[in-house]
Amino acid sequence: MAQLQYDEIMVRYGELSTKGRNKKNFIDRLGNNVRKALHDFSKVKVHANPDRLHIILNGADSTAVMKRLKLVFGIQTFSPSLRVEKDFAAVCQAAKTLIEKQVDRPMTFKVETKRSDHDFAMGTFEMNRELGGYLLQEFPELLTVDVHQPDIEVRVEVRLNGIFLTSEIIKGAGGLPVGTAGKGMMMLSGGIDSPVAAYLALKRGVSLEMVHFYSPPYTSEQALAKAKELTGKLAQYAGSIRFIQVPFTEIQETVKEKVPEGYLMTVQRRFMLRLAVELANRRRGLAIFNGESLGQVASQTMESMRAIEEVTNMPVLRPVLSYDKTEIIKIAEDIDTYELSILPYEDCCTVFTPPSPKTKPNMAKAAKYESWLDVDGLMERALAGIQIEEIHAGQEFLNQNEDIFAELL
Ligand SMILES: Nc1ncnc2c1ncn2[C@@H]1O[C@H](COP(=O)(O)OP(=O)(O)OP(=O)(O)O)[C@@H](O)[C@H]1O
Repeated sequence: MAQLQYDEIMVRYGELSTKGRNKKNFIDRLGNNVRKALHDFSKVKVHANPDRLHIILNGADSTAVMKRLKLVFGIQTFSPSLRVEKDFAAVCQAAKTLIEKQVDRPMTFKVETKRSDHDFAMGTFEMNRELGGYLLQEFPELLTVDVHQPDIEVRVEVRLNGIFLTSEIIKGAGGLPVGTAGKGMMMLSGGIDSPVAAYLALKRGVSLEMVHFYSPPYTSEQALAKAKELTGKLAQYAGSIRFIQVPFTEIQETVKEKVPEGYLMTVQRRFMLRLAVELANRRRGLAIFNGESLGQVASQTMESMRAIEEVTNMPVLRPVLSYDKTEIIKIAEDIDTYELSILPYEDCCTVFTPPSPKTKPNMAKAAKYESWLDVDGLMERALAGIQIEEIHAGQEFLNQNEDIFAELL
């Protein structure tokens, strides 16, 4: 069946309605996020009202608009609607079209009419009864009426500018509008876990900036492009995301030269965290996010987290802390980052990871080894070399096929 071309989409707010006096803030933010997500549909108009958000399509492709809408956090459900002239025959035709699309087995239904245009000839009760009767007649084998718990509720709204019909309720992304929970710096590697952690943070309303450490010539241009492309995937949930690349080669080489092997990983991570915190402080970030999950690898034991976090008092938040690897992979597949994450490009940590890092590093020792280094100078030079780029939804950076071949050969 050809795709139905709808006229309006009505959006229901999720958890927003429980947020009391912050509600206005949340609604304004959601309205802006929806506008941002639909910015290239020039005819679309978005009205964020206190109870509902209305998207007027003005001829824009409703299927494409709904696909975008499904990625906007803060939306509980939405319903596409058809607009017809104020004429009962037109209402019948539209209702029939909606039901045809939805009914695939014997189902129950009811008609629920609201009227803000009181000049319209038919009353709400009459509309419910007449339209219900028409639909029963059109779908005798498939429809029966149930006014208490119908499978399908055909809602008819008689407004001044026409009659609107809707029957489908589509699940939205849930969560809170991005930007309502403050800004965080996301430590994004090219791996599986940190993109999932980023997705979960965005889902709770955090606006993120990505911090990515790279170490040329030990890591390739492709590794950097992969982290950017992952950011492009995640930007679909946020409109756009800033990507900050931090050169890490000098720090890694110096640490490798001066620090005993068992502490290479701990000291490198302490540098990463210090740099991320410094960027947060400069850019009004309130917390650091990473993709650590408890006990997965040596750097992710509690002892290790404690030894690394000692360098800051800024909160370090770990959205996937308690997830199993299989659960993380499932989300990565759902958000379409998995295939990118498993591309075989070396990350800066893989290159410099010692064969047996300490799983229970000692904070005093880590600090002692750092006292042999010019920590401030190394930090300063890394920060002087950062590059910042705004990455948009779906932006691509890898020419995958060619490059995979090139790397594998
Ligand atoms: N090159 C990097 N740039 C930015 N952050 C990084 C980098 N490498 C690691 N991190 C951060 O440290 C976390 C732990 O990294 P590690 O490599 O130990 O674990 P991981 O479980 O493989 O994580 P991931 O799958 O996200 O790479 C990552 O989730 C990420 O937040």
